[in-house]
Amino acid sequence: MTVRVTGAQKSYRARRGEPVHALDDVTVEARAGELLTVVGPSGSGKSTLLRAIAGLETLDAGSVMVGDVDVTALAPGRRGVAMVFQDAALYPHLSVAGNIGLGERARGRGRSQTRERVAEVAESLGIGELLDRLPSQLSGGERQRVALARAVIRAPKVCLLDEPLSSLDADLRLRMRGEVRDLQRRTGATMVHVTHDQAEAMAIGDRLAVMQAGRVVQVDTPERVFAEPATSFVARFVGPLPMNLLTGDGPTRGVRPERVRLRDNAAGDVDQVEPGLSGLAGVVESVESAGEDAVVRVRHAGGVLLARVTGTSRPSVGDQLRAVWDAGDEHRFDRDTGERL
Ligand SMILES: Nc1ncnc2c1ncn2[C@@H]1O[C@H](COP(=O)(O)OP(=O)(O)OP(=O)(O)O)[C@@H](O)[C@H]1O
Repeated sequence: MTVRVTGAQKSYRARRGEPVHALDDVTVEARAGELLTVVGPSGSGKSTLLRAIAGLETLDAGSVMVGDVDVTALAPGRRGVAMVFQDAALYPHLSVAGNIGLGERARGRGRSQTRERVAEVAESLGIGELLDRLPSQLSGGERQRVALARAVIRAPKVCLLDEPLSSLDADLRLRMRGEVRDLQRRTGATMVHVTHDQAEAMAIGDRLAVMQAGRVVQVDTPERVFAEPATSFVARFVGPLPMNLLTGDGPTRGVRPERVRLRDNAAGDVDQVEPGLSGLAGVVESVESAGEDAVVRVRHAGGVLLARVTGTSRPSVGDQLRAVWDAGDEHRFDRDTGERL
């Protein structure tokens, strides 16, 4: 089932000061059966977008379509979408089975049928052994799985996930990422997953919708968002390290730290041009170990440049060197608007 948001506007009135445009003309589509990850910094409007799809926020303008149905004016319960929240709000006095099956009973499914279905869903999420426990007797990851089970028991065509993994520790988050991905593949549901963590978004999204200040600035596959960021903001937000941006008279030039190579420049030469290469001279300000790699900060005339270097030969703080990269690896952005050129 496709989810399509068109021209969505939403402002919150602050008690004092200017209203906040949480959504500023947002148009975005999650295709049937895909996992669309909405990613952006804190306050960019991700939760508002998700809540608007769920029907928990009313839009000032614009529409939400689920499949062929315009659900803009429908109550949350009538939209045919399930939602999982960040804090996995479970009923504390109900067992795991009770929490997962609550909606089923409410929708009139029989007791034994519900029990069977609950067991099936719980099994598929690896919590089959925990059905008699209370939420207080679960770990954070287990609670998240219960929340997921509760959402998918209805076999929803559309499932909305609001930072479901953000409260988990790094290790568990990694495992749960895989499980969310598997769950989506198995159920074939359309999923819209919100996160502020670009690494998580890159890892599980079929496509990413990158938000900035209430706008969707790019929608594309993780590979393409990384390789061809639509704006300088996306270039810095998406990727293991922010893209280096060099500003000057002309367009802003960008180069990924992974593409920068460092060369000795003990003489401190400034202008040494080789065909096909761009580069600058600088001094090593810091060297930070990152497993097999190191991230080197190079101070140059125009600011600081990051370089990710592999291998054992690492520069030392204070070294004079030359940072170079293939001219073809350079990105260009409009100096004023930040748009990719
Ligand atoms: N109920 C509200 N009243 C007033 N302002 C709000 C309300 N909800 C959200 N906002 C504002 O709207 C903007 C978008 O908020 P939203 O929660 O959608 O962002 P987000 O991208 O999900 O952020 P986060 O990653 O921090 O959850 C923010 O500036 C926020 O302060």
